Amino acid sequence: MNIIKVKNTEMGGKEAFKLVKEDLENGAKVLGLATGSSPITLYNEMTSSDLDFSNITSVNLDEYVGLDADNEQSYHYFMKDHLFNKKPFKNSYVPDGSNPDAEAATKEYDKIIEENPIDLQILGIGRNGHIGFNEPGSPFDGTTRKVGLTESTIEANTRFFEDEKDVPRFAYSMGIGSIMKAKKIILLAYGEAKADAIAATVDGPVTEDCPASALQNHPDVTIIVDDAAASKLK
Ligand SMILES: N[C@@H]1[C@@H](O)[C@H](O)[C@@H](COP(=O)(O)O)O[C@@H]1O
Repeated sequence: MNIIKVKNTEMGGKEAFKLVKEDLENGAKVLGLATGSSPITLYNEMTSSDLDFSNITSVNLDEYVGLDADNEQSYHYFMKDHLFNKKPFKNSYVPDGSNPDAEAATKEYDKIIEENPIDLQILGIGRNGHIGFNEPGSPFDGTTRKVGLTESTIEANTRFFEDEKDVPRFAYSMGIGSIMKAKKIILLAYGEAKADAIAATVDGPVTEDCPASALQNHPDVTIIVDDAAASKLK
């Protein structure tokens, strides 16, 4: 794992952008994208750049079950707001949270991932080490599935909703197996709340207790962290 320490989220966005740009110059055609606050400075760099994404496909990690694309709390909306409205992609895929048929929604998404193999996957990380919405205990060979969110994730996401009871309890998430198939992975983590998760990801045992520890088995992972998130690394 390649670890890049940065002073702040702005510098993290710039470092990540350099890697994204380099990968696109080397012919990458499919970007795996993530939501949450961590990738925002990267998306700002992308939108203010002169890069053209109209030939690039994006595949997002996850979406809340029960929220349709127009819902302001949906990940569809987040991606449009932070990236796609300003930089349109050729195709942008996000799991269909408005489809109550989990079997159909997840199968459809696996087909999309299969048809659009991910060149570069951007990841954030949850406080408990989750990636996408793959909470602790998620199988390392998992594909897209409906997942229940843990209390700590619900609590962390409450800040985006008016009331904790409005936070969806389920999501459709790309599985760890699909994430691991990406050719390259960049994980972004900032702040003290991520320090334990980053230490477990990098220095801990490879275990389903920390979903991101699976990344130790991936050949091309870059982790971009600020001092606080890196504070518990060995
Ligand atoms: N499903 C998302 C994850 O993909 C994201 O990595 C995590 C951390 O978000 P943040 O970057 O805001 O800390 O939040 C959610 O759980």
